Amino acid sequence: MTGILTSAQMRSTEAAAIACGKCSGADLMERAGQGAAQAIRDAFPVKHRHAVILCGPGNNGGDGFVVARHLAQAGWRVEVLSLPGAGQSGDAARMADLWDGPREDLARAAAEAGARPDVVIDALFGTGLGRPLDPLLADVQAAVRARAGEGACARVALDCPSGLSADTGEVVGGEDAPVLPADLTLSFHSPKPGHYLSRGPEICGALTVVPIGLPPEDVPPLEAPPTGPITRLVAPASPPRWLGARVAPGNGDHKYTRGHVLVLGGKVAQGGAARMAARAALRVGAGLVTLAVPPAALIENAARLDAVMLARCADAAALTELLEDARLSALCLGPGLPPDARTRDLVLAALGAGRPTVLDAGALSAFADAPDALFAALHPRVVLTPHEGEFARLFPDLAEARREGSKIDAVRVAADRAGAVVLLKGAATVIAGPDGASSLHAGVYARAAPWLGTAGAGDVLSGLIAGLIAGRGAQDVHGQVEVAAWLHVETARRFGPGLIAEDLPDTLPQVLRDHGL
Ligand SMILES: NC(=O)C1=CN([C@@H]2O[C@H](COP(=O)(O)OP(=O)(O)OC[C@H]3O[C@@H](n4cnc5c(N)ncnc54)[C@H](OP(=O)(O)O)[C@@H]3O)[C@@H](O)[C@H]2O)[C@@H](O)CC1
Ligand SMILES: [K+]
Repeated sequence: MTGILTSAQMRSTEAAAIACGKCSGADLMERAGQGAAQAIRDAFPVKHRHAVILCGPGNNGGDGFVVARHLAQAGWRVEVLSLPGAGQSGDAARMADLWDGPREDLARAAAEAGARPDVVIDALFGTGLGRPLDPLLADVQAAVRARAGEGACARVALDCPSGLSADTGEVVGGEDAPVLPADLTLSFHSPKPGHYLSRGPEICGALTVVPIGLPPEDVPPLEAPPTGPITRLVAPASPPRWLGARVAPGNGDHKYTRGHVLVLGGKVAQGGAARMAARAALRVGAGLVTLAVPPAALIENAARLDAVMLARCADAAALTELLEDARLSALCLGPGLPPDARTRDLVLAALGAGRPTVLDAGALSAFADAPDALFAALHPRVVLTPHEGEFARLFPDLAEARREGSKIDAVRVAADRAGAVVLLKGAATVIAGPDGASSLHAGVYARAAPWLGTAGAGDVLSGLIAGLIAGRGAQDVHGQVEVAAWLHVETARRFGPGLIAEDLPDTLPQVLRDHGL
């Protein structure tokens, strides 16, 4: 698993490597520019290409000058256009001095007609963008693109497209502020949150990580990093081993060691969501799954279930009685439950049992008026799986603050406040635990799964999580939630066009087999 570094974490990683004498800032810049030039040559493999490189005043601009030198050495025709009035300093100035090819003032050159480049490289601003892009810059970019011919040249961004916040994935200064979208973004050392969150994927185009010889991202560079914990990217290098350890039953396992999940079902004619969650829990590996429904819904569910068992549960007292069976090892409440007083009582009774529990949908919205009553009852083996609307109901202040901070920041604070694991759904799904750990599953770029935007997909995710935390998985709830998020997207991608939620549990065995289980 790799880490995703914020701008501040990237700076401290760089500073730590320089401080311990492993390399100099200029070494890092050289490796960044050289690696980017190679990645550009790999992406556009025809000989003697023509690149226009827009260089800004900071180290991102410095990288641009290194790219210029390496592309020129590889036989490319290269023009550097630098920002009006920008005089580089430090390492960037050294790299600018080493560039002995054509260099013009960006504003003047953009206004003049010239040969059409194949690639425009944005080295204006990276992780140091501190305020909205000057509107004049957007005009300059428009002029460069007019010269290049709309859509006829490829746009490559170094580290981060200028105007995009590398930390939040928002355009710095708001929706209407200027930003320079790219077709390919080359991120140095590690991905940054902004490449995955919010508008990041749309503005970055595609993402390639260019190593620059720094230590692995998941090893914090300082003993007590001043920049907070590093967010893990749920992108297993070896899915078979990772999945095998977390999903496959052991030789000595039987149905009870694999866990018994209790799913609370909805009223008559509202049982589909809970049935899908139950089926997902069983498919992903729970040894037994019982659906507990109001008495009036027994007949409907009996007619629809086989491997999933059925129990009667009129109210919270009945649930407490069911939970006297200590072999019920995990619970799932929410899919198909209305956000009402009965649901609130069921949730509080479930939480009182202290077992691994997933709360979703109605089980979350039932506490919209009294989130503190929910938080007071939660414990670290509870997983909340809100979508954005449910998150805003439970954490209205955090949803509001998202305008400044990132989705990761918001979910971290939410998990700390709730004292539980929180998974906030979306194309970029963020998971945070009460211990401060956070991870991001990015269903974007090559792992985009647009088919998941379908009724009931969230109910299936709840069931997957419940099934994965019911047995041995209870020892690492956060890790099992990561597996569930990954399998959810992987299964949607495996099924592809026409996916409906029922297909997810039934496609899961193929995904597990594909990965060697
Ligand atoms: N860290 C690492 O490990 C490595 C980092 N590397 C590279 O360094 C990049 C980060 O460099 P960086 O910190 O110099 O920031 P960068 O993005 O070039 O911009 C800063 C300059 O822009 C200015 N400025 C800011 N906003 C502005 C605005 N709206 N409009 C106008 N000006 C504005 C700001 O001026 P000031 O705010 O001080 O007025 C300052 O002069 C990183 O993305 C990567 O490419 C690699 O070389 C290798 C290893
Ligand atoms: K850039």
